[in-house]
Amino acid sequence: MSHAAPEPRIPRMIGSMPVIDVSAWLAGEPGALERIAGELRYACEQVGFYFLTGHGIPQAAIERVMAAAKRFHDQPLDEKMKLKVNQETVGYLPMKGSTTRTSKVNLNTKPNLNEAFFLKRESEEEATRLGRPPGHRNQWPENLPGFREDTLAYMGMMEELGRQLVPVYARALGMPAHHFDAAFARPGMTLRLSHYPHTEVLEDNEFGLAPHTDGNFATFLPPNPVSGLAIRLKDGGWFEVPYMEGAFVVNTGDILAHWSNDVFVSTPHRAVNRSGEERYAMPFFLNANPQTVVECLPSCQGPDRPPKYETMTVEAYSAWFQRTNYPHLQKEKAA
Ligand SMILES: O=C(O)CCC(=O)C(=O)O
Ligand SMILES: [Fe+2]
Repeated sequence: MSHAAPEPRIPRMIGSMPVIDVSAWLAGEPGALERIAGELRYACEQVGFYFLTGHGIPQAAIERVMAAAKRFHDQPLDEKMKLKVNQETVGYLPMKGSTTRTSKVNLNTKPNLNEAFFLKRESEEEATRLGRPPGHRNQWPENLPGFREDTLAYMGMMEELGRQLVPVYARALGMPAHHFDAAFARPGMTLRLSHYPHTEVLEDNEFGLAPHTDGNFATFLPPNPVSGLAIRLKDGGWFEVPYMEGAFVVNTGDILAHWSNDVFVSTPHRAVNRSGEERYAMPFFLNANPQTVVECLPSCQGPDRPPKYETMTVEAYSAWFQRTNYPHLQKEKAA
């Protein structure tokens, strides 16, 4: 069988955002993989962002995690500080706790106006590796019943969805459908529960989250009724992402861009909250397993397109990315 890349297909568009319905692929319909891979190719080459529909994640599960984010951030600061972000960037990152210095499109000098709580894969193995009691890879709030169950259930569903979509990415890049499967058998994953207070007045070069690209493979943002996200299009203009009921906003991160030699673009984006309401966002960052070696795919290089990026592990890239953006990692390094 030939593994040529499918022809790019223009999907339905909402403004600058492609809409990709994956239900036929998830249901195993014949022909769905090639058709959807063609649409994904268009979306990832031209925009780097798309609306994902037909994903099968129940709205109720999303709402439970949204409620968990609100309940977490509604706690008093000293309660949240008990779970202060650690060397693995798991836990609570206070307001102005990060400055986005990896950005290629903006010289970000001011810390971000959001606070966030980070969770990663919970497993006995991870806890043992880190010398913690069973079930304590994450830092869990004490007084929020259901928080742990709801966030872990959601991460489990998102991990499964991510794994199901990886073959579509492989085909969209002209590789065999199962090319990435081993790297995602036990994927890296981070759930970020962010709170952006309403900010009427911003200083010059100040943001809720400054222009940046994501450092992982692909990011899944559940539908957010409170606007604030904007993406930087190829022509340099900023496009405010509208709300689409039931649709995730999905974007390419740097790891996928490196793998694909920038055939798939890791599009810069930023967030500000001028909605008049509190804003919460819950990106799920899917990544390949940390040990994966990311080397330019054969389908994305040629005599006129030599590999642009150094071959490196996911772990090495993530370590650089996080160290550059999070002062809590720089301080401990210096100590
Ligand atoms: O707040 C949003 O909608 C986007 C968040 C984001 O881009 C991120 O956390 O990397
Ligand atoms: Fe992002």
